[in-house]
Amino acid sequence: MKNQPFHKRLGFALTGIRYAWRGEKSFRVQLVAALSVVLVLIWTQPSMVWWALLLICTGMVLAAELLNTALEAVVDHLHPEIHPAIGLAKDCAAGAVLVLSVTAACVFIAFLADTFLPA
Ligand SMILES: Nc1ncnc2c1ncn2[C@@H]1O[C@H](COP(=O)(O)OP(=O)(O)OP(=O)(O)O)[C@@H](O)[C@H]1O
Repeated sequence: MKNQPFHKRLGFALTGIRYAWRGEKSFRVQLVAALSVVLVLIWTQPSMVWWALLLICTGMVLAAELLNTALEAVVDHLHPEIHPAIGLAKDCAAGAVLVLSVTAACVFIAFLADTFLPA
């Protein structure tokens, strides 16, 4: 399965994104939030630095949620029973998503202040 052609690897990646979209409510919420951020960027036309900062933040949140989903799928398959180590692994992955989400929210607030508050 290694070194498949690009279009096949792209298909695998899109399958993962579809899986997260269907199975994870958090991912759906984060994707809608990311699209809303893009609409706000198109509306306000800020400097390229704000485009870069906000797109990096939203991309990081979505990527972290996909990794969280991947981890959950693996551990639930390998160890379906309750175990403290499984709970801890899931909590840490969820914590990573939370850290990036709070960071993204702070950057968005800074962007709103910079754009709409008088200098
Ligand atoms: N097998 C397990 N053993 C011990 N604790 C578990 C186990 N599965 C889940 N938990 C605990 O329940 C929490 C929620 O796990 P669950 O798999 O339902 O994730 P989720 O609600 O889909 O989270 P997310 O929104 O991050 O995807 C975990 O963070 C963990 O604390």
